[in-house]
Amino acid sequence: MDIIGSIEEMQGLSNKLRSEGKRIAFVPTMGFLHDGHLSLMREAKKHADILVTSIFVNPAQFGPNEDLDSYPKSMESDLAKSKEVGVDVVFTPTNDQIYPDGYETYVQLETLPNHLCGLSRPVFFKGITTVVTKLFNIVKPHVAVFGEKDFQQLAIIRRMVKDLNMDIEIIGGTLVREADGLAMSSRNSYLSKEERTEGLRLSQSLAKAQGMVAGGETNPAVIRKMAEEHISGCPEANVDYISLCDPETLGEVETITGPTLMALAVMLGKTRLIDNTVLVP
Ligand SMILES: Nc1ncnc2c1ncn2[C@@H]1O[C@H](COP(=O)(O)OP(=O)(O)OP(=O)(O)O)[C@@H](O)[C@H]1O
Ligand SMILES: CC(C)(CO)[C@@H](O)C(=O)[O-]
Ligand code: BAL
Repeated sequence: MDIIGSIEEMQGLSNKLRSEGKRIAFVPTMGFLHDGHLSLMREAKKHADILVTSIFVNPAQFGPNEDLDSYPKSMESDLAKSKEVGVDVVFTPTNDQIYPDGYETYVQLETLPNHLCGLSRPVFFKGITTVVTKLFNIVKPHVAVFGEKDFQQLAIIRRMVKDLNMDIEIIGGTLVREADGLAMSSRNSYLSKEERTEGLRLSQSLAKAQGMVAGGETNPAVIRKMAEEHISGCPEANVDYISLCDPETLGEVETITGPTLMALAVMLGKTRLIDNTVLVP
């Protein structure tokens, strides 16, 4: 497995691989790898000859009061896990390389960021679409895999790739959960033992909602109320949003008549957790 820190070296390798007719798959990450990340890598390997992953905690997607400085890191174990899963190249650029002095170009969507996480994290998606565009230009993948845990991110990347005619296939990777249902996330490492248990209220609410919808409930307000009450049973929990929306436009639905995204974001103490599922009537 190659570990590459320089943009020029990464671009040179990608050009060489492409000239040899090799198909490149790419999985961007912020590191502190868990089984959710590894499942994306396994999926990506099915679609290409060479698998590149990146580890870069992108400052542009963090707001001033967010956890950029405390974001968990574990480079040594990330490299060992990447090697084990069959990654060919790990790209690990520095901040100064990605955003050198004088940097001033950003990529931004008009509408999709104005929902869900974008409402409470105003710079989040601008930072993501910018860094993902840069990483695509550096790694030059034929195919890239993003997790369905970050459903809005995946929708935004798909839209950006289409709108900007990027010749890259985007694949969504299934959300991976712990055995008890908690969605895997690097940020779970912030949770105390009690918060870790209370965090189950998110996936429990989604499962209850699926049961209600399967039983004929069509009113999103009824489902939202159930989830709000269940999550608020934990005094440390602060609901950011509980959304029942169209999986493509992310606009709230008035009646559940077809597959509907139920997405949650909750502050549990100082930790922001997200989860989602597509409810099917
Ligand atoms: N549980 C999961 N199942 C599937 N994919 C996941 C999961 N968690 C993260 N991913 C995906 O891995 C990629 C890298 O995400 P990232 O490094 O931010 O991990 P994360 O665990 O989501 O971190 P954070 O705690 O910051 O949300 C993204 O495409 C993300 O959707
Ligand atoms: C796609 C990404 C690597 C961009 O920094 C990040 O948002 C993430 O890890 O999901
Ligand atoms: N998983 C998306 C990156 C973030 O929450 O900052």
